[in-house]
Amino acid sequence: MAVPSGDRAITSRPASLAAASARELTKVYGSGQTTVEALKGVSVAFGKGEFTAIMGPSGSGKSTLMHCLAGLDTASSGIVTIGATELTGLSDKKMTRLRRDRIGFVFQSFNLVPTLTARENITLPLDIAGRRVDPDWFDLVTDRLGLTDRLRHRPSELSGGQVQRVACARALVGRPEIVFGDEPTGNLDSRSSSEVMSILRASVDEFEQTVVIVTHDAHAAGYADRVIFLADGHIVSDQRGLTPDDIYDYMKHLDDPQQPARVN
Ligand SMILES: Nc1ncnc2c1ncn2[C@@H]1O[C@H](COP(=O)(O)OP(=O)(O)OP(=O)(O)O)[C@@H](O)[C@H]1O
Repeated sequence: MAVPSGDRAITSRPASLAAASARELTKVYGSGQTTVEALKGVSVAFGKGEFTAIMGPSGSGKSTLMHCLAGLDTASSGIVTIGATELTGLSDKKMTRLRRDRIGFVFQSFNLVPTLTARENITLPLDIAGRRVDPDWFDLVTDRLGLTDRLRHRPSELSGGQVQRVACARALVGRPEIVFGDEPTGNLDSRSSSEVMSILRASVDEFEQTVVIVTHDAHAAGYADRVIFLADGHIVSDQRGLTPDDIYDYMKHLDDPQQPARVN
């Protein structure tokens, strides 16, 4: 398995090419004494065909940012776009259609359906949407994910890594504009975790997919082109070409500012 290297630095892309963006995003939970400001004015754009990892200490706002970007939660203020579509003000029906047709999800909480085979789970979102499954693309994705001989199995007959690969295939098979992953390697051992990250990497390199993940894992984040660090509801660092060691150091620095950071 290739070890991620830090030599994938690429230059910024024009905002007009953004697959998704947030502008001055704020999110406030609760009211009165229990108010929590989870996002305090976050602005960021994700270039098409780019792989971004969002990192930061627990409670820094990572999941909130991803959920707002993916139309799973609404921001308190600010603007979110997917492609040219502004999410603010979309009706529930339009939002559901946008999530279904234009976004792929690799979320721990979005489990596979236990009674369906791997194949049926992978095509389920397209089947629900009444969209045709492109057989060549299905074969390519499942072959690349090493699932060809597992397609008749039900989730209970698959390993944790295979389940997560099925979740990746399900996210990729509809060729969404953007794939969001919330801790896509969360419960996996290091081998399965590397497999899933290589696949997301390959989907960017080979299929020009745009991928944004939230992760606590510096090794996983080392597969990304770009790493965004959040702390206390703000973006505190946005860098390309980091190695897992750079990322690990910076995470230590965020947890304890006395620790020097090799990158800033
Ligand atoms: N539904 C909610 N109601 C109230 N507060 C919330 C809610 N969801 C998140 N928060 C608070 O918002 C802040 C940001 O939470 P968020 O889950 O985005 O952080 P995170 O960086 O993803 O954390 P973790 O790494 O632990 O998953 C935290 O203080 C959290 O307690």
